[in-house]
Amino acid sequence: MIHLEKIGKTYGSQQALRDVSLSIPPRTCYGLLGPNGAGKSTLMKILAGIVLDYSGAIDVDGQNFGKNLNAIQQRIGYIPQEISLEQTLSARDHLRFFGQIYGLRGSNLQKRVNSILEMVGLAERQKDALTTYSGGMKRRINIGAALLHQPDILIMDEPTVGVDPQSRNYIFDLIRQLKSQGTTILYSSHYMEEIQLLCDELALIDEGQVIESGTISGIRQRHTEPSIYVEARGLKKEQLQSYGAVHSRQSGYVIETGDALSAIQSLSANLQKQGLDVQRLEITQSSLEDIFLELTGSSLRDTA
Ligand SMILES: Nc1ncnc2c1ncn2[C@@H]1O[C@H](COP(=O)(O)OP(=O)(O)OP(=O)(O)O)[C@@H](O)[C@H]1O
Repeated sequence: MIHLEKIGKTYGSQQALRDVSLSIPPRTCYGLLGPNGAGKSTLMKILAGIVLDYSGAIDVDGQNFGKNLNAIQQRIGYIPQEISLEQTLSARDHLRFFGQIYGLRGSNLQKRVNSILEMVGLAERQKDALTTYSGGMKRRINIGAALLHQPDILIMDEPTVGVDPQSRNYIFDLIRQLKSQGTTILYSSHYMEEIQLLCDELALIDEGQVIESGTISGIRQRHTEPSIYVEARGLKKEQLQSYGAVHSRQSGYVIETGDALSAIQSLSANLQKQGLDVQRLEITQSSLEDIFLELTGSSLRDTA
């Protein structure tokens, strides 16, 4: 278990993190979801042992992070947002070079390099120079380099930025595989869909603060009442107002209602009686994006 207690960090007068407290359970994928500039990278750099001047306390499996930094760092693999590769080398030589930095030698080094090349799906291209690789392939090698020393904690800072769909799927499969092998993964993104797909728990971060945390279903339960979405040809807003507050959305309406189940039953019967052609009628819940907007007043992504 990783515990962060009131972590704060300033860059000059810029407060990048304030009072961030989180508990990251072992063998889970934990998401940090927030817009650009929220403080996700800073938090990850602190946990990777790169940013050292912060306030607050961290412990990893009961060990004080600051006092046991060298030992804990050996358990951590960190994949920065920026891809950093020695481009003139082949993928194999690049991994060998990084393996040596991690202290791997001889047959152990060969074995780890082979296994990583298989894991990231680039064994066939291992002899090609990295300059010939696509952005997604470079990202996969970058991830592989962080796995050479078999870390049980993996920190991934927006690993799918600039990545093609095929490589993105490789990365997602790799994350699932590592998690099933017991790795704890900290994953940052400003894409709600990725966090929903991969993460067991998450923290919503905005302006350096954790504004919510927990499981996706727990967060949804705390912040939204189920509502009804209905789409029917010729249906007017006024016909729905007896069920609750009605808002237009896409080609239909969302009805906020206290008891969605009984309301949907009664609405279904009513629409049928009126002979309306119903295209969609379902119970819905707010997305993480809606909740983020509700809590912060701003959106997760630039709307440009
Ligand atoms: N080295 C630095 N010097 C000064 N300010 C910094 C530095 N690094 C980050 N910041 C500032 O700290 C705040 C948090 O930045 P951070 O990179 O941690 O956010 P982020 O959520 O990871 O965003 P992004 O997705 O854009 O990387 C921002 O206001 C950023 O401008």
